[in-house]
Amino acid sequence: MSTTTTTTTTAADTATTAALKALSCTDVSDAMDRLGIAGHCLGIMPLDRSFRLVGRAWTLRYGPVGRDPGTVGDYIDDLGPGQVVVLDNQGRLDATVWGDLLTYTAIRNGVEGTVIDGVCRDVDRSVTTGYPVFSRGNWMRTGKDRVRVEEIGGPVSVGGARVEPGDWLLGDGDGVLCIPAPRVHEVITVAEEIRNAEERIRDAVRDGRSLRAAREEVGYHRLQTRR
Ligand SMILES: O=C([O-])CC(=O)C(=O)O
Ligand SMILES: [Mg+2]
Repeated sequence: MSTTTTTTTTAADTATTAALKALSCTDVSDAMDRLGIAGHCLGIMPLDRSFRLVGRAWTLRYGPVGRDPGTVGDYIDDLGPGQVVVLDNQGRLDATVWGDLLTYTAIRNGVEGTVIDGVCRDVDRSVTTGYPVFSRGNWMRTGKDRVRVEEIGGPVSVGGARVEPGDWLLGDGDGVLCIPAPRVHEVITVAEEIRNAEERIRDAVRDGRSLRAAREEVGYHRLQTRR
């Protein structure tokens, strides 16, 4: 099966990446709430709280093995900069679909990070590299002989969120979000407004104002409310 995917990064992608890197998942979560966009990946957390992730989804869905043998990770040599590996293993906790050999190859190729609805292994070696992996946790038992590739390049489900190829992933210590590609610019605009409003509150509190007054001034309680 060919897994080759174009990895061209446009100038627009570079600008979007820079804008997202300056935002937190909470800023973007509130913006998506205001805009009525689902994309919050429940239960998918960074292996290390310091991990930061921005990039566009490359998707793969796994299923349980049947008659044919399964594989884990044969696609990784074909991926590169700008891409985030998004693996839907349907929340399975008993069989890994990522480990340090994949991490090392992903780093060599300039891949941005990995998001798994499932678990990974070799976590001690993986974490020391700083390569951002977001998952339901880690365990030692491999998915080899236990999972098989069902589809590459289709829509997948990660923590209850739909992820389509090319969607934007943003991850930090609070978890990971999927921003649908057609809506990324409006999400960024609203998230920047929310970030700036919260910054004004922090400044006001630092200057000795009450939190109540500072919040009222910027309409804190409705920053995330649907308009
Ligand atoms: O079996 C797996 O999950 C993959 C693995 O260990 C690795 O890539 O190092
Ligand atoms: Mg391994």
